[in-house]
Amino acid sequence: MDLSGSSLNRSQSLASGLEKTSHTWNKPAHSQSSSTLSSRHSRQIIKDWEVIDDLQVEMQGAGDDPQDRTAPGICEGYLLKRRKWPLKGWHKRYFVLEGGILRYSKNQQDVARGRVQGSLDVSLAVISINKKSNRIDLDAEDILYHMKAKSHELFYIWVTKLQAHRLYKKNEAAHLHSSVLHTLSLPTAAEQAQRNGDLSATGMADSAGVSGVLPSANTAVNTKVSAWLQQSHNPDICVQELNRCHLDLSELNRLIQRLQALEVGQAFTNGDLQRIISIQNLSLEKPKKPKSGKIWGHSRTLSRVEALGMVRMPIRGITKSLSSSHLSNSAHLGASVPCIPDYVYSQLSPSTVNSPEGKKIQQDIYAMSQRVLNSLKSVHETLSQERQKLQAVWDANNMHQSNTLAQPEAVRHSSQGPPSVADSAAEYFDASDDILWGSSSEVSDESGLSDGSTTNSEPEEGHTSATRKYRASISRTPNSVVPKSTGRRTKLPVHCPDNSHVGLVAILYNNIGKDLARVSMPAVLNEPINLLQRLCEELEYSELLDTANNTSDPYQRMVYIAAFAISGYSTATFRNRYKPVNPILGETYECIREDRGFRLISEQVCHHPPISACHADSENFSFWQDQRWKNKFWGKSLEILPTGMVNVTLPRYADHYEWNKVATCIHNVFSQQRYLEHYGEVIIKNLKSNICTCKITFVKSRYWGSETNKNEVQGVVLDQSGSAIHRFGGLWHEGIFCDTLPTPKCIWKPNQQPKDYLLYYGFSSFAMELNELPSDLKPLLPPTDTRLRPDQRMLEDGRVDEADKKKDEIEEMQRERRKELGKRGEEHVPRFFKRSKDSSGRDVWLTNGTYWKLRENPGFANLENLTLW
Ligand SMILES: CC(C)CCC[C@@H](C)[C@H]1CC[C@H]2[C@@H]3CC=C4C[C@@H](O)CC[C@]4(C)[C@H]3CC[C@]12C
Repeated sequence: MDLSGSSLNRSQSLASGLEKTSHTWNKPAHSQSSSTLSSRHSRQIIKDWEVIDDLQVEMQGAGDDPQDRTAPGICEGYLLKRRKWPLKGWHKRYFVLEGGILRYSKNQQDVARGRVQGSLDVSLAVISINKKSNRIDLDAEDILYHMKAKSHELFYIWVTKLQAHRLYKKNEAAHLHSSVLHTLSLPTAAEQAQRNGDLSATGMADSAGVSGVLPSANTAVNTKVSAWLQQSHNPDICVQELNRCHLDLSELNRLIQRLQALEVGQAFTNGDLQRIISIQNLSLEKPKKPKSGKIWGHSRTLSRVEALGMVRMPIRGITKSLSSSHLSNSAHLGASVPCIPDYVYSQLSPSTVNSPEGKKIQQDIYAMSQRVLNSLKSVHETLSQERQKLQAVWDANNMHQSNTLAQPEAVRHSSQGPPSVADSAAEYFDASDDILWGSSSEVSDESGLSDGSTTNSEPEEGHTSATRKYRASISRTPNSVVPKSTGRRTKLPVHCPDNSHVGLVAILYNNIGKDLARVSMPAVLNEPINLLQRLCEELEYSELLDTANNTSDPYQRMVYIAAFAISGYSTATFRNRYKPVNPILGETYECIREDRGFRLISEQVCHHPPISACHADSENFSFWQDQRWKNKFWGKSLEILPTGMVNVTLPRYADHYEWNKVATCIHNVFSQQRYLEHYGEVIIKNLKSNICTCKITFVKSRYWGSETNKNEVQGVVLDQSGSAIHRFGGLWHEGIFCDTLPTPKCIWKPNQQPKDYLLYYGFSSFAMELNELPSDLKPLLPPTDTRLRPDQRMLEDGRVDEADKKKDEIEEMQRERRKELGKRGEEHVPRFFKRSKDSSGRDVWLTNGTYWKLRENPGFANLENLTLW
């Protein structure tokens, strides 16, 4: 057997993610916008580089025995290492990978002498690989290694080993964490006596009696914590339960694949095959001309998991078990892994679901799902209980801590309400992800990125305890009763489609340096709301502006304006899986909300760069902004930096407030642990009076630093001399509390999410109403209104494939119109907004005041309108 041939084949398989992704969303060449897959250069990037994401690593672990924490074998040898900047070129270095740590020395002798030149914890690094050039880059933020293997075999072995060590190190870290908890909970003789005592009596009574002297208060709290730890083995049970879940899910996945294969039977099409393959996390390149006699002749790729040799898979009736150790021996390369298409075909045994086998699988799937559900329920319950206990300890601690901020009454007499799911979720994510935070400098280099220090999101002194108190008060504030019925729809026509199979890696890598707002993506990645509507969404809590306009005290007024500014970010809480549709140049949107007393129009006013402008009026306020954003891709995360100021005027006090927006970051963009974070500082100024300003900080969560403080916001209203008049804070997804108002209170809390909101893109009720098209409204809208845009409507109706096609057509029409205009030497002129300068000389887009007049008379049906679709 041709060893190098087969190992080459295998190293290709490591990049299967990329090949798969480009397959899954490739569009016909004619319909690709200028921003999709267009340049030769970007094609190059997608073909050559892949980030090995966490998902793969997790999957790799899926088949492992969770208890098995034996370190993967040591891997060592020479690799080429790029010289440190500013030096150029490569030099040979001896690398040793052991226990998840990669060390390197000048040569093997130096290793023996213990002379190490550098080391890196691979669990903290982003691993990027380039199979063509055998390159491996490790980026652990401050440490960056560019390495090159001499051969494909070596390359492959190193990548495999790096992943195995990374997984091992990650598990180790998790294990360490639980061991620390365990050690803490080992009872001392004295503590043993307390073991059966009443938990609340011990800590609470002690701490209350000690008149606020901190050390003894801490002792009391410590006693309480250790009592809790002693009593509670729940975290361990949770870990076990989750491990079981993990295994069940892998089994479930296998059963589903099996069933799908049965369903498809013999009559599968190419598309089906590809779907099945992608479900199985396999990738199949378009067959190249077969070279007779060579098994790698038609190109094929393995599942990444299989490629790593970490799973057991049935091969023609025999279950072969592969471990990474097979792979460290190159003699095994090519020998132990079967031809993947064969494997897939073997899965597609001709049969139907009516077959007894199919029925049995269905039953198994049902039973297994039920088990997973029950496990998750029990984990959720346990965690809620644990959290409640912690909350009690925390509250006890709070009673003893003197504080710079006035402490609201509500905190002192705390009742321990059950934690919100959002609370627990926020804390949960904290524990796992930031440890892996990092960015690929190659990527950031290519996209011309800075160091990310674009925003200041350093919290103020003492903020953590303040936020905790605010948070406690907020959670005790009841939700604004039952949401009022607006008579509008309460759900969308269909559930959102699953888009987890879409190859984001390819899309993002392919569009590095481009405006995401201009990147054409497959419709299945879109939510049926576009950016014009999203601007309107920021008015979901417009009642805060109504309150501001009815508040005579200018400092308090500012507090409400600030709460409004923060409330606009809460829409993002459950919205990180889909992207708003990009509006077409000239597209418009109107929103009349008599119940809320405002009406809004928005228009896509510019294409290069994409700018959406909006203007809303009400008795109590005017609100306008034009928005465009820049995005920076950091290899694992996507940072969105909106430009443009938000403006609000309040007629009663002739105020004109103006503020900037903060950055939004989509962390772990390729993995299931994706989440959104907003960070930076918002400064609100009243252009009509300098009596006060407001500073809001969206606190950036730090490495291991803020377990419970994700989504923190804190703010201060300053008078002319810079003294703080009001302080407020909380979390942008949970609410804001202000304790300096005459009656300290929660000034804003998000509305309850509608039923089944996760099945409807995570939309709030307000968001669900945005694209609703009542029949009496239809004839009054200009044909450019988003509600009439066919692809978005198709998407909303669940006709995703049609939406995709239509979207291409519409984008193509837009290009045609541009060309036509270009030929005539003309430029598009927005219909309802005009370009202007604000008081600081910035370019802004303001309403030209014609929309509502034209709508009334003569009506858009009697006017000449743009034909956009
Ligand atoms: C799945 C993929 C394609 C990525 C998903 C990208 C989503 C999560 C991104 C794309 C555009 C982003 C929005 C762009 C602009 C703003 C305005 C800002 O004031 C609040 C955040 C907000 C509303 C962003 C939220 C996150 C967002 C919706």
